[in-house]
Amino acid sequence: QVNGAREQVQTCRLSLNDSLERDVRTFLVDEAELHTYDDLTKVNPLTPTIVLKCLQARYGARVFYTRAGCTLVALNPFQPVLDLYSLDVMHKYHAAAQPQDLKPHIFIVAEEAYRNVRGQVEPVNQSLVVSGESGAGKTWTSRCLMKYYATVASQDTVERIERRVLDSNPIMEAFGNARTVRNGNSSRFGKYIQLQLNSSQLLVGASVQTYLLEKTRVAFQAANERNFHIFYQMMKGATEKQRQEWGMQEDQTFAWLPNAEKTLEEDFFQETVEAMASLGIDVDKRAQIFRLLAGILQLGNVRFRPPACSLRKAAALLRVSPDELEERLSVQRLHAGRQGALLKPCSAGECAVRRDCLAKVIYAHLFEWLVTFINGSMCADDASWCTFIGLLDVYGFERFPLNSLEQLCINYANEKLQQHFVTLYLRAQQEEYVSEGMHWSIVRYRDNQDCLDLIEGSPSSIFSLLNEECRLNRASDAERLSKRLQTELSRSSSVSWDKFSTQPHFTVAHYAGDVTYHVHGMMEKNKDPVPPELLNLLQQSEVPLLQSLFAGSGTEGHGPRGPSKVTVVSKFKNSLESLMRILHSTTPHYTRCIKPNADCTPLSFKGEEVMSQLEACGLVETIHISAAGFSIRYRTRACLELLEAHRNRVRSAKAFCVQCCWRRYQRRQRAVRTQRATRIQAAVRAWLARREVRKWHRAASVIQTRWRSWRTWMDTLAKEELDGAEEKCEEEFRPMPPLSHAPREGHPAQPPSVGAPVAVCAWPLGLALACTPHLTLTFTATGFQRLASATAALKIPSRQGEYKVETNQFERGVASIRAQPRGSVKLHARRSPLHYAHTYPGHHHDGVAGFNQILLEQT
Ligand SMILES: Nc1ncnc2c1ncn2[C@@H]1O[C@H](COP(=O)(O)OP(=O)(O)OP(=O)(O)O)[C@@H](O)[C@H]1O
Repeated sequence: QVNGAREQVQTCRLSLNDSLERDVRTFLVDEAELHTYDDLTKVNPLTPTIVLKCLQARYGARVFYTRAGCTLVALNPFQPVLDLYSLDVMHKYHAAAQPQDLKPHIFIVAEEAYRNVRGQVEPVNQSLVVSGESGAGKTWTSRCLMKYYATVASQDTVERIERRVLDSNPIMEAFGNARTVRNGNSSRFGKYIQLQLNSSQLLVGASVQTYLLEKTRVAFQAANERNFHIFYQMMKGATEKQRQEWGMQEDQTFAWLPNAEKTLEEDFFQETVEAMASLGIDVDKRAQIFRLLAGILQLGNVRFRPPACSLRKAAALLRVSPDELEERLSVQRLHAGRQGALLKPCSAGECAVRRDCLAKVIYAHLFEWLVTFINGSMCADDASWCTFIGLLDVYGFERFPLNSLEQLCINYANEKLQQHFVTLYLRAQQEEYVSEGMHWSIVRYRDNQDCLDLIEGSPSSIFSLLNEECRLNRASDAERLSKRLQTELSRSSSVSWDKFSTQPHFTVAHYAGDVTYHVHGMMEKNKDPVPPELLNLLQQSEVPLLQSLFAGSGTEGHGPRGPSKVTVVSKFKNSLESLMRILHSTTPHYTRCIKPNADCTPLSFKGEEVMSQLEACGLVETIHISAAGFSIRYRTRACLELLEAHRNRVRSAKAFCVQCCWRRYQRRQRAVRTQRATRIQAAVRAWLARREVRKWHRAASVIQTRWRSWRTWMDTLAKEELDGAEEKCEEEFRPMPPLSHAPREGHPAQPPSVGAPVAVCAWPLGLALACTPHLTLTFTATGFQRLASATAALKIPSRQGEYKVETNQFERGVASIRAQPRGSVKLHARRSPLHYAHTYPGHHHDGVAGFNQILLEQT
């Protein structure tokens, strides 16, 4: 029994252990499933090793994006990945109701920023900060982001601004990127691109701000590195005609074009030329640009004592006098007060420095001109855009065997960005947790404030001491500067010196690792002096572009009395500070690009190298802080989403209400306007009608008056004519025999028996009929009045020309009345109306009223 009980207890214990192990396993991540973790805040335990393993597992499974709290981690595949950035994928992320629910991708960051601009009550500008070391994939990522916005925020305009924005990339990369030992297409300048959106969220323009081009590369390339891509593009892509123009034979070698034998995919001249054309740089300008670049290459081949033919070629390309060029490169002009200028011949070394300086200043000015041109071509006017999304792509953290001022500036820029991230996220988040009353033990993270103080602080810092030394009017001395740095900065924990090194140097403990800088040449680079006589020579060039690049240069910055007081680091510090101000005023979105191996080999993951990058950027701390705030953020997010939904409902209801009111108001306004218009129309019409009626009234009364006076006058005339007519009639008119038969139609009328034809003056038709029984009467009625009288008397309508009218004279024997031209009227009678002959005109109402008052005259 005891044994049985023991066995039972044992079995019980085993099953308990099993379930505990299962629970622990469930709690901890299953390493076989590590690649499925989309968000690093969910891995457990949250250690650097597990984070690294997770990233490695995902990289092995060809998954290159992973969420890490507020940051997106992008692993560089170093090879194109099919369908990772296609248009379909872009549309999928853009159309998703909740893009966060989709697989992590750079397009989620892009979409979030895009929705943030739109979703805010007050639009807030957004910034996409892409960081990582050189070759980690920042430029690639920025290009993807620009393509994304050019696709989803595009508008169908003829101008196609997106095309211009995208075309600015190949130009900037050709002139500003170069192959370094760490990256085949390394950006040698920083850039911040603002994509300008209008109120409908459409891309209407863009502007680009550049930071510190590494112009020393024009005249100096470290071992295994190359000059800027554009020179190689010209070398490899020029036509025979262009080669002749540029004095560049196919097999020619240039001192400033090392490692030209290997062709990179960036060496695509035609693409750069097409992009330049698309941005509006015309053939002539392009020819001038390439001419200057060819001139720079020839300058690189110039050797002194005796001067090589390259000098003549360079002078011909830059269109300056070869003798002048030689003289200015080999003789220094010193200003010696009242004595004027002193001429000092230079050593071969000094000549080479002056030559390099000339090439660098031409290239730097040309680059600035290009950036200004690109901005002019794609920047929208202020009124047409209201928000922007900024893309920051600065050169990544750099550590070479020999580091100088350029690396100090580049790493300083990276420190600034890291600080922006630290203050804005790590510090701010923790402060928020504490203020929210969360039980929170502060996560220690690497604050780089001390390093920044060392570089840029005041009163003493590397920059301030460097500037001080440059401003003192004495020869540059690296040893002295190095000693000053040691004395004045030794209390900083971020700087150290190697006691055994013979070179003047200092080592800075950057957030991403220690970097040793060599002091030699730093002061010269910081002063960046350009001899005024060289500037003067360039101003005399016959290449219009070159002349315009240096118009007014001698007065500003490079005075005849010595180098400019505005040093390179001061300018760089100022421009970075203004960038930081912009970043602080926007909502940031961070993307950390990780370089899986230093050799840029596709799909190779080197744990140690990745780990050092994770540590440097404080990714594990970020995940830790984000994971702790996850529940809060999750709840907060849900609660926001709720509020947002509520806000949307309320806004829709209010919008509906406003729309109703507005429509009602518009309807009323329309009705009032219609009513007023109708009234005005009615009044006008009434007025017009009254005026017309009045006119008619006046015309009618004139007609009446005239008619009456005419009638009266006619009566008077008739009376006068009738006076004595009765007696005359009695004497002269005898009764006529009746007509035997009436003339038939178509037969000529019979001549009247008595006195026919009868000419009738005026209107005595009745009497004419009476006295011409057998009849053709010719009625002479001249003038309108008489003709009208006749026709009125006969009750026929007056017409012009000839007409034949049946009249009510029919029963009197008048077969027809024919009016002849020239006022005569012919009457055909069927029978003689003889009974009229015995009758004096009297008051008959037989249809020809008034005839009885007519005087008949027989001729
Ligand atoms: N997502 C990606 N897919 C395919 N290849 C990539 C990707 N990201 C980067 N690459 C490759 O890695 C190379 C280096 O990337 P990129 O030039 O963007 O680095 P970077 O961080 O901008 O470097 P730098 O700071 O030196 O300018 C690119 O030329 C490209 O070949």
